[in-house]
Amino acid sequence: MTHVLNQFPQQLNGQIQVPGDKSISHRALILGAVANGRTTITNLLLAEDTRSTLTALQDLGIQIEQKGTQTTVIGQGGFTFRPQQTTLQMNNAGTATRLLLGLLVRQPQALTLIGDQSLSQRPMQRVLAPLNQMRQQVADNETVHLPIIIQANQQLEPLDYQLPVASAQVKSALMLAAIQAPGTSHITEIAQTRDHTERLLRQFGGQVTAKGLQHTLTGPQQLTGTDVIVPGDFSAAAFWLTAGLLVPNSRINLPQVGVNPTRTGFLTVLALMGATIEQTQLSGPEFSESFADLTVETQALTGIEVPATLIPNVIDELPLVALLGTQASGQTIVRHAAELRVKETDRIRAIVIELRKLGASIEELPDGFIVTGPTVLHKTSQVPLNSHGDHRIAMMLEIASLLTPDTLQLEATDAIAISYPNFENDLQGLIN
Ligand SMILES: O=C(O)C1=C[C@@H](OP(=O)(O)O)[C@@H](O)[C@H](O)C1
Ligand SMILES: C=C(OP(=O)(O)O)C(=O)O
Repeated sequence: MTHVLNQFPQQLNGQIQVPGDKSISHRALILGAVANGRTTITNLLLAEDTRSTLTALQDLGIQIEQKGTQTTVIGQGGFTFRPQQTTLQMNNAGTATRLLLGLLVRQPQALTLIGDQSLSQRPMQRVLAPLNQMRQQVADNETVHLPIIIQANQQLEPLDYQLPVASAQVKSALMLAAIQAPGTSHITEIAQTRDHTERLLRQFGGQVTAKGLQHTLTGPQQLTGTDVIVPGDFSAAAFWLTAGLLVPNSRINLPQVGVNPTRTGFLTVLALMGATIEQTQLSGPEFSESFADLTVETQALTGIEVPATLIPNVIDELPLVALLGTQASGQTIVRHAAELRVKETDRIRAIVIELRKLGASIEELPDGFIVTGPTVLHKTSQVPLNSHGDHRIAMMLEIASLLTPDTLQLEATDAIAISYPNFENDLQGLIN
């Protein structure tokens, strides 16, 4: 689908209830499936990526019911599935695929995971290699991408493993395997990544202890169904924080957004760039995560070098950091972010190619980019903008288009439905 982008608002005003957090939604469904009893999930993200998880679990024989904003997972009380399909279609969902590889490491029958063209190019060895240490060959030796045939297996050894990359998906996959293995596993990260799995595991009655970057889990564990309230997705809120900062005379309220500190590196980046975001913290025993109401107003920004230690906690927001850099004075530098090259697309390339079409001064680095601002964005080419099939690139470009009176075209906007199906309506609500 191609969108014509011709809105040049004088201001953005209003309130947006961003959709449920994608990372937490995948995890709540998966843990609910193997827990004992029912799990009720409020505000589950219903977008293409999380529907892939939901459908895969149904194909594995799990019953899931949807009523209004409540999703009920009827847990099977164990890790052995009775699949109705042995081929699971993961579409575009990287998180779901990596997590399921860990979850399905001990099934009595072989199962095949397949995905779309983008997912079929993403690295899976990072999960398969440590899983191979827990059992005999998870998949054929040659397998580094989807499709993956997970071979049948019932034996599992605990794991002692140091992750070579900062990846919450790999950490979580290994935790889902470790809770099935008799004995004690140690999983050590190289940097603190999002900790939603750890928090939710505890909420489901599981045990995981952390000492610095080392996580210890003793299996086998039994989980118990629970009620999960999914906060608004911080990564979705980040689009509106960016729009509110950059479009003149704006004020946007974002109620009930998840502000888990392992996710909000973007707030630190904004503070370093000179912006203040109002935050009203919400708390209560019903929340396993921190929630806050966020308010943003238009502000001037200064370029910064994003501290390397922040990168894992701002990884999905880096396309927005590039856009902010085009409007900030001075240089905005991102390094140590080579992981961006193995997301839904090579996000470094996509950011550079697409923002240059809007006149940005941006230089590609092997592991990031340097943007020099401020630049008045405008149409520099007859070649339409393109999302590269990546939801975060598509939405970043839609926000960029609000900054120019020129009429632009954006190709492959369907990708937005991967994480934020209501994005266009929410944007219209701020303009009208
Ligand atoms: O665990 C998760 O839910 C996610 C982890 C990150 O990926 P990596 O684990 O590959 O860094 C992130 O980019 C992705 O959007 C969601
Ligand atoms: C990288 C992302 O997701 P996934 O890895 O789950 O496809 C994302 O949502 O930005």
